[in-house]
Amino acid sequence: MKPDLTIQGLRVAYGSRVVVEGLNLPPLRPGTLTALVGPNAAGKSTLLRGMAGLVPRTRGVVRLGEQDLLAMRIPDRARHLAYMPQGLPGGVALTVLETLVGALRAVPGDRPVSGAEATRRALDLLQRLQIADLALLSLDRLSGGQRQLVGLAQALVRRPDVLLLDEPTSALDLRHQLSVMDLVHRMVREEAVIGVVVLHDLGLAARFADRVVALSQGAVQADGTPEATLTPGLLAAVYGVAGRVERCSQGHLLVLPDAPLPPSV
Ligand SMILES: Nc1ncnc2c1ncn2[C@@H]1O[C@H](COP(=O)(O)OP(=O)(O)OP(=O)(O)O)[C@@H](O)[C@H]1O
Repeated sequence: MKPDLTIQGLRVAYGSRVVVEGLNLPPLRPGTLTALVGPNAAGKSTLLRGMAGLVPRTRGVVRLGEQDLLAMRIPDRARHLAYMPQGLPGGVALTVLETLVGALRAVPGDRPVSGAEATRRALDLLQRLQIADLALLSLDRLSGGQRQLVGLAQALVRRPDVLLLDEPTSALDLRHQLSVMDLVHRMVREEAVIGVVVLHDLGLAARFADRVVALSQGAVQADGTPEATLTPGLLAAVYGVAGRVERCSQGHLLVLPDAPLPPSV
């Protein structure tokens, strides 16, 4: 059985600026997708970077089973964990296929991956993301949404134990938002991945996540199933918005923001 991910007493700081302090979460289980939500500057990206060991001033415990991920060397950590940042770095002249094959072969798993197998896996994933037609295009010629899909493919192609995605749908059209979240949800289930995804769209969080963690000012304000966490009370307390949470005719939760609340409420 695959191990849980445990986060205890996590502190993430940029120099003297402490953004996340003493954060604890009940174990994140393989095969589950957790949505990390909250207002701008709540610390969602910072928490993800801290979990990925990408901020030097990170303290506390991020443990996969018995293994301390933060104590690992970067190449060892990368065997277990894949992180997709909000944007891909610009000015990359490689093709989409080359970047995926490179991502796969740069982090050797338990056994070496041949060039042919890496290419097959990369093309298979591009097909699942419905972007196989981009394989031979250079990254610097892609649209914002296409770049985001390629960034997601770079994270998924390694089939990590822990998958951290920072706003993977922010640049995508409606169809791609649904197909990407559906694919991520299915991969998490089928391959027993521990998935954590930062989302601003609470409707997507409600529909695809098993668990929702709401952050505000670097601290956890709510943690539980979408039904339990996404409530009018949370909208008011965390987002400062009066709103409703209702079910549509197909049974999906809909989050309906009505109006901003006065700052003092
Ligand atoms: N490199 C950095 N150096 C110093 N402070 C930073 C840095 N990156 C982020 N911060 C600060 O950390 C806080 C949390 O930022 P973070 O990007 O984690 O928020 P977020 O919840 O992901 O926000 P958003 O929804 O707007 O993307 C903010 O106050 C931000 O100014």
